[in-house]
Amino acid sequence: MTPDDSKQNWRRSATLVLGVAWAADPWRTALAFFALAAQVVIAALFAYWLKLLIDAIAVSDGRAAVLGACGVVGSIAGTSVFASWGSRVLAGLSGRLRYWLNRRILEISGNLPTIDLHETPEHLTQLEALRRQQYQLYQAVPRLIALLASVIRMVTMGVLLAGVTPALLALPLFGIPALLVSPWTGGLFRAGEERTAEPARRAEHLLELTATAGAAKEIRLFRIAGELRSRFHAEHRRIRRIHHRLQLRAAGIGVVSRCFFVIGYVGAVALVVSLAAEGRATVGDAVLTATLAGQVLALVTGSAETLQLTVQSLVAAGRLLYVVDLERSVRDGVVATAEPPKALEHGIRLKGVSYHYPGTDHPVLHGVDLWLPAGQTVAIVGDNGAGKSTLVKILAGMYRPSSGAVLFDGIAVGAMDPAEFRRHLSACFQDHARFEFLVRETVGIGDLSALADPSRRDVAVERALDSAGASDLLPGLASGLDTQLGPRWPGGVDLSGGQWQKLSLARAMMRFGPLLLLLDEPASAIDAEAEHDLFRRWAVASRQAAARNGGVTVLVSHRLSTVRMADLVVVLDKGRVAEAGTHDDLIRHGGLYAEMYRLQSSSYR
Ligand SMILES: Nc1ncnc2c1ncn2[C@@H]1O[C@H](COP(=O)(O)OP(=O)(O)OP(=O)(O)O)[C@@H](O)[C@H]1O
Repeated sequence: MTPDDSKQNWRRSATLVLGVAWAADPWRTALAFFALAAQVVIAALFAYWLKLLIDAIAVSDGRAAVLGACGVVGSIAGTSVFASWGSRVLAGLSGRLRYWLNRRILEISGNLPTIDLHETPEHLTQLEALRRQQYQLYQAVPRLIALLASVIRMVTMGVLLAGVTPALLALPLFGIPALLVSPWTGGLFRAGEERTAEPARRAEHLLELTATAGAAKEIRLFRIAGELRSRFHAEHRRIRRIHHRLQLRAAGIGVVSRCFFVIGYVGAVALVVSLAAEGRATVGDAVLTATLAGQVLALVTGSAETLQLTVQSLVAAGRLLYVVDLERSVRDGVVATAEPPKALEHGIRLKGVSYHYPGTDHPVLHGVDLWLPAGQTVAIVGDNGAGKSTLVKILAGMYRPSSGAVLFDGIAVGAMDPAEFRRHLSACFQDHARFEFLVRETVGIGDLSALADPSRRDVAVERALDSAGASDLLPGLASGLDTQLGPRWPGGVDLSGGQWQKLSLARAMMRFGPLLLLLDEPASAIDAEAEHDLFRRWAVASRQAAARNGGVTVLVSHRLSTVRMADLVVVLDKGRVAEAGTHDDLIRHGGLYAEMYRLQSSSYR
C-alpha cells in the first residue's frame, strides 16, 4: 500500500485535512476563508474603481470621480487590512492544526495493536516522510483556502474583463498550461521525498550515534569519527543529487508553461488599445485591462505556485491518510469473538507458530509447538538469534504469527480484543523503554489505575520496586519517588543501564497476578547472583499467584544457574524447539541443554 495520485485520493486527503481543521478550530477556519476571500475580491475591484475615476475625469463627472477615488483608496486600504488580518488568523490556525495533526499521529501510532508499523520498511518510509513533511501538513489548510481565494479572484476578474470585451475572457486560459503542470511537479516532489527517505534516515542515524553516550565511547575507541563523517557526507551528497535533478526538471517545466501566458497578456493589451483607438472602448477600459492583465499574470503564476504547494501539502496529507488507512485496516482485521479468560485452568499452547519479519522471507520461527502449563514458570534458552525475543513478542501479541496460533485455555489470541488481552499480561522487554518521568510514574505506569489512586500508588510502586530488587535505588535519589529521571530535564538524574533495567522490571511487577508474565533477559545488566536471588523470589511469588489464577511466568535468560529453577526449560535452536523438559530431565537427556550447562558451569569453576 502506497499513497497514490488518484483523484479520489486527492479528494480524501483534502477532506481529511479540512475535517481536522474544522474539528480543531471551526471559527478560525471560517474566518481565515472569509478574510482571504474578502481580500482578493477587494484587490480585484481596484482596477474597476480606477477605470471609473479615469472615465469620470474624461467626461468631467464630479460625483463619479469622487466615487471612483473613494473606491481606489478603499480597495488599497481594504486589501492591506484584510491581508494582515487574514495572515494572523491563518498563522493561528496553522498552530492549532499542528497540535491536532500531531495528536492524531500519536494516537494512531500508539494505538495500533501490533508493532509492525515501526518495523516494516515500507511503513517506516511513509512515517519518516510524514515526520519530515510536517510543515507541509500544517500548511495544507491555509494553502487550500488560498487556492479557493484564487478561484474567487479569478471569477471577479473574469467578470470585470468580460465587461470590456468578452474576448478578454480568453486571457486566463493562457495560464492553464502553468496550472496543468503543477500536479506533475508535485509528483516529482513526492518521488524525491520517497527517494531521499532512506539516505535521510541513514544520515539521521549517523547523527544520533554521535549524540548518544554509548556510541560516543566506541567512536573514540575505534577512531571512527572520520568514517562516520564521510558516510554522513555521502548520504547528503545522494540527497542533494536527487533534489538537484528534480529541481532542474521542475524549473524547466515551469518556464515553458509560463511562456504561453506572456503571449496572451501582450495580445489582450494590444486588443483593447486597438478597440480604444476605434472608439469602441474608453481610456478607462484600457487602463482597467492593463491593470487587470498584470494581476492575471500574478494570479496565474501565484495560483500555479499555490496549487503546487497545495499538492505538496496534499502529498503529506496522503501520507497521513496512509497511516489512517493502515490503522483502519489493522483494526478491521481484528474481530474480537472471544473474551480473554479470567484465569488459566489448563495453560497456553503454541500451535505450529512460524514467523518472518516484515520485508524478509526468512522465517525466524519454524512451526513452534509448545505447551506452557498453567501456574508454571517456564525458562526459554538458546543461542543469540535463536528467536527467543521474537517468541516473547508473539506471546505478548506484538506480532501476529505468520502461521499457526497461540491459545490461552484453547482461546486463540487472534480472537481476542488486543487491548483487552494485554490487560492480562505484564512484561519486561529486552529493549525496554526509558520513560523520563518521575520515578513514581516511570514505574507506576505499569498499572495506571494504581498510579491514579493517591492512597495506594506509593505503596504499589514501592512493592513493585521491591519485587524487582530495586528498593536499593531509592535512598540514592534526592527526592525519592519524586525524582525526575533523565539528565535533559531540570533536576533530572540519569541512571546506569542496570538501574534503568530494574525500573523496567519494577514496571512489569506493578500488575498484580497477570495471566502471563514475560521477562526477556530482565536482569542481564545485573550480576548473576542478584538475578539468581530475584528469580528464586519470583518463582515463589508466581507459584503463590498461580495458585489463584494459574498465571504463567516466562523467563528468557542466558544464565543457566537461574534457569534451572524453572518448572519447564525450553531450548530454542535456530527458531525451532530443540528440547523441552525440567532441568534434571534435560541434563539426563544429554542433549544441547546439557552441553550448554556443562560449558557454563566449567567456565565458572
Ligand atoms: N525487527 C527485526 N527485523 C528483522 N529481523 C529481525 C528483527 N528482530 C530480530 N530479527 C532477527 O530474528 C532473529 C531472532 O532474533 P531474536 O531477537 O528473537 O533472537 P534472540 O534469541 O532473542 O537473541 P538474543 O539472545 O541475542 O537476544 C535474528 O536472526 C534477528 O536478526
